[in-house]
Amino acid sequence: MTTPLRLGIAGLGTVGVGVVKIVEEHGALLSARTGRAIEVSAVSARTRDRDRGVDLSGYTWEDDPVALAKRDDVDLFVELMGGSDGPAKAATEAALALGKPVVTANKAMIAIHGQALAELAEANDAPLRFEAAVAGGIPCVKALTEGLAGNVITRISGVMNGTCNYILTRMESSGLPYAEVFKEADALGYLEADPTLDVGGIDAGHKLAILSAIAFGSRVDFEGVQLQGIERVSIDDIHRARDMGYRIKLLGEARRTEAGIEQSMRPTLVPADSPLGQLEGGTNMVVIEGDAVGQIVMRGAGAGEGPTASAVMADVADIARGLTIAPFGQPAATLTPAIRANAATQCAWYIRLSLRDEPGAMAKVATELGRSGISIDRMRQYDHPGDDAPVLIVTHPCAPADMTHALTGVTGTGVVNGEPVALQIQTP
Ligand SMILES: NC(=O)C1=CN([C@@H]2O[C@H](COP(=O)(O)OP(=O)(O)OC[C@H]3O[C@@H](n4cnc5c(N)ncnc54)[C@H](OP(=O)(O)O)[C@@H]3O)[C@@H](O)[C@H]2O)C=CC1
Ligand SMILES: N[C@@H](CCO)C(=O)O
Repeated sequence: MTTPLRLGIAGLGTVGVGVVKIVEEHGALLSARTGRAIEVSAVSARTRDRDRGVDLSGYTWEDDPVALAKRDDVDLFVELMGGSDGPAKAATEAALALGKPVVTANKAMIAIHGQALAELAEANDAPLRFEAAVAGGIPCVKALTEGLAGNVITRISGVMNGTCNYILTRMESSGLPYAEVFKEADALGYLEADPTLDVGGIDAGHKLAILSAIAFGSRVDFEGVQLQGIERVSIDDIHRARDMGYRIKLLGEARRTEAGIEQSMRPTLVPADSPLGQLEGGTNMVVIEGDAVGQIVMRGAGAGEGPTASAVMADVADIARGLTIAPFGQPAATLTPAIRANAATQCAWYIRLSLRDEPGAMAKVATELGRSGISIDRMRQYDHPGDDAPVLIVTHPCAPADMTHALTGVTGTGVVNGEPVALQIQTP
């Protein structure tokens, strides 16, 4: 008879409560699947007396998460507090230093301190797992580290922040501007405590950096992600993009190129009829491309109590089974420093500008694009009551640096009002 695996859970919010529920409700199932009983031994949060909708009276309470991680009756430390530093990191380090396995959903901590934590984990023979840190309930970390281990991964793309996808799809369906839909998302409780993590693309950038490290065998490089949030996406752009057959998504792309690794998280046009284009509301999608397997598409809930706890429990179950996999899929010492190859890939662009309606104005814009070697694929000018004509241009693929150069020239023609809006179109 094996001994039970005793969990110490720090953080009893949305995800922590979900984990407690699964352990309580699916004890027999988990034991049958892993060959070992899994039970909660001790818990920690900031406020002891809060009603969390689950009975915690059977578990030892610790005020201090570090003390919880060190307890003799805790075999596995489950970190569900959040925050890249502070108690989450301190308690994780304390557990790993004692050789205890750690499971966390903390994308910020793994994206920023992942390499150091992986080295600490491996030095102490302690598993460190973080399936829930990326795309909630979608098992994309396991897919990369296990199911696709025989592939050279060439590209990862996807929608990894449900809040942004909710805001963008809701803007389109309601016709409401960004500021209004942001308020709705806030009222619905979708936003992180610091909303810039969501709408600034930072949360999704953390997730992309984690997947990218596993996929390309490089050290996690969040600083190398080119980040642009959704705050400046206008309802006009959403409607105009739709007219041209696209939808705007906060899209993450990580590629292995000859020059190095390219990582970006930015509002991007995707074909409206593609799986990514059809992704509604708070759902996430992760697309992985490997040399042997081709393309894999995974879609599901990227957040919430059940989906995120489901991912946490997948890691707990692996540890109960005795499965050991290096945190990033290969020993931390073999992960290479990420060579950044940002803006290496050519792509087509959507440009929206407000043009003075006078002879030769369009020709001046086309000349500036041509001067930078950019060829126009499609162009449309909309009806307009006054002297300013709304114009949309879709270009053929070009280097991002050429587009930057062209936009400076276009702005300098004197026939464009304000700054042109330029968004990338996803490359097939
Ligand atoms: N919510 C989601 O859908 C997802 C969350 N995640 C990640 O999971 C983790 C947990 O998220 P979530 O459950 O939503 O967060 P919540 O804010 O709902 O809960 C956080 C919990 O941590 C406790 N806590 C916070 N600071 C401390 C501290 N200094 N000492 C002790 N306890 C502390 C809080 O205590 P108290 O309750 O007393 O305030 C609370 O119980 C985060 O890393 C998050 O990024 C990942 C994917 C999806
Ligand atoms: N804020 C995140 C939560 C899940 O990581 C999102 O909206 O996707």
